[in-house]
Amino acid sequence: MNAVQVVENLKQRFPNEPEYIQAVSQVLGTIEEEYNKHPEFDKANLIERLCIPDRVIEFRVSWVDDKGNVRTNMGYRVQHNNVIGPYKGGLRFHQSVNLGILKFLAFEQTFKNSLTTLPMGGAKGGSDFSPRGKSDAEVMRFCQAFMSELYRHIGADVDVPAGDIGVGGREVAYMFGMYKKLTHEWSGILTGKGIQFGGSLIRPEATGYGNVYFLVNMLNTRGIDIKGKTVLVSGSGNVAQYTIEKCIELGAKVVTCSDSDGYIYDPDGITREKLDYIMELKNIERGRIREYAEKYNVKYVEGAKPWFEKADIALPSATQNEINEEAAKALVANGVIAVSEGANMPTTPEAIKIFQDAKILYSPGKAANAGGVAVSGLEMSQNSERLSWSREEVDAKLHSIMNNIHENCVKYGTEPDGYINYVKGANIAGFLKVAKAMMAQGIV
Ligand SMILES: NC(=O)C1=CN([C@@H]2O[C@H](COP(=O)(O)OP(=O)(O)OC[C@H]3O[C@@H](n4cnc5c(N)ncnc54)[C@H](OP(=O)(O)O)[C@@H]3O)[C@@H](O)[C@H]2O)C=CC1
Ligand SMILES: O=C(O)CCC(=O)C(=O)O
Repeated sequence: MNAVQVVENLKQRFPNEPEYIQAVSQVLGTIEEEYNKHPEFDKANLIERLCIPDRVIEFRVSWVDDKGNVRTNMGYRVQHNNVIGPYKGGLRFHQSVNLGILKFLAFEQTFKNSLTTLPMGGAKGGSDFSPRGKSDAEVMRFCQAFMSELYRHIGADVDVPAGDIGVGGREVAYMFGMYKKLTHEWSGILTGKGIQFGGSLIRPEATGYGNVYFLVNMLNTRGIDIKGKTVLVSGSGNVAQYTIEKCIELGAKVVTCSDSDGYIYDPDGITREKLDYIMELKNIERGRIREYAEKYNVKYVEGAKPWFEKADIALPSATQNEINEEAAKALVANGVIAVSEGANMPTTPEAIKIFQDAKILYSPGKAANAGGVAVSGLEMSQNSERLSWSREEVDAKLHSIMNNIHENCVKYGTEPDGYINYVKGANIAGFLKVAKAMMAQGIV
């Protein structure tokens, strides 16, 4: 395989999907050497079959807003690869959603899910509908309309969606209710469900907690304690909130969080009480992070990202490509020791190179944020067993999965000078399992 040639070929076939090409290019560049040790892979044209999704489902979603206007949005599900288990991955509702973004997310999900060691294939879906500024009733009608098409393409052993940006417990519950109504069946076809109807304890916390567990593993390789460290977090949604919670619990000081309008900087650190306020503001009142700055009289920077503040650790937890070259240079110049991705692909390729050249600890989302989908996998197991496990049991399993992913990154990513290239480690470990399963199952 010649990675550059394969990427060039995909670019020609899919010219309007830059995020998808970015994600593929990143993976192929790091697995090329390992891939070429297996001539049987090339003979089976494994790489093209692995990069191009099994199936893309695209549909119109029509719904009625509170004023009686009929609105239309696009709906998508990208079923990327189900070689190791049913398709699995979140749904994103955000105005920026397009096919290229969902294809990058589904591609990444395939490797991430493989890393968890649980039997889950990769998928992603969503819509260019944004819940922001919509009433509860509008969100419900949209979710019902979305599911009235999606339901025929999913199933507990077929494809199990979950949340992502703009899709939290409220949206999952509305979609679940509609699926049940349409099919006359209670089935674990979504994860991230409410605890009263088959959801797993710790699923809301899992992505953020998992990222901090992974970070602690990285810090341990250099004998560094998280306690007392200053942390920059971006985002203020699901992943950011539980990242902050775990950081506080472990004695770190989180000084920033953000939303798409700007970021707050709190030099005293976000305390438990202030985090409760953020949770109320974001999950119930659905307000803006600017209100935190007004309430606690701290700095708010409109239209900017937090990466130019000084800190020891950065945990991007908002969206893709939120750390560019300039931001990476500032982080390194300010002495950052670790960057661990709660979001999917938040760091541009140029910025990754800066982190790796500076030999700082840097882990890609497919390893560091795999805790969310891992606990989704555990929710599927509990649904199949018709049982629910305790908080302690699920948290212990999450912890052990994150430790295991870290070990695999070290195994496949340690370079001759001892530097752990977590990007390479995660990509090779995730790839090998999927590739071997694809080879075993023939050309299908
Ligand atoms: N939820 C999960 O379990 C998992 C999520 N992830 C990834 O983590 C990231 C965050 O997801 P999650 O917390 O669930 O989503 P939420 O919708 O709960 O929160 C997203 C946060 O990011 C901000 N944000 C979204 N888009 C942008 C943008 N274009 N520019 C700046 N800020 C933005 C939002 O601000 P605003 O409110 O203004 O839109 C919000 O604060 C995503 O990359 C997602 O793919 C990864 C693994 C699992
Ligand atoms: O829990 C899931 O199935 C999906 C989580 C997710 O979307 C992700 O890992 O990016």
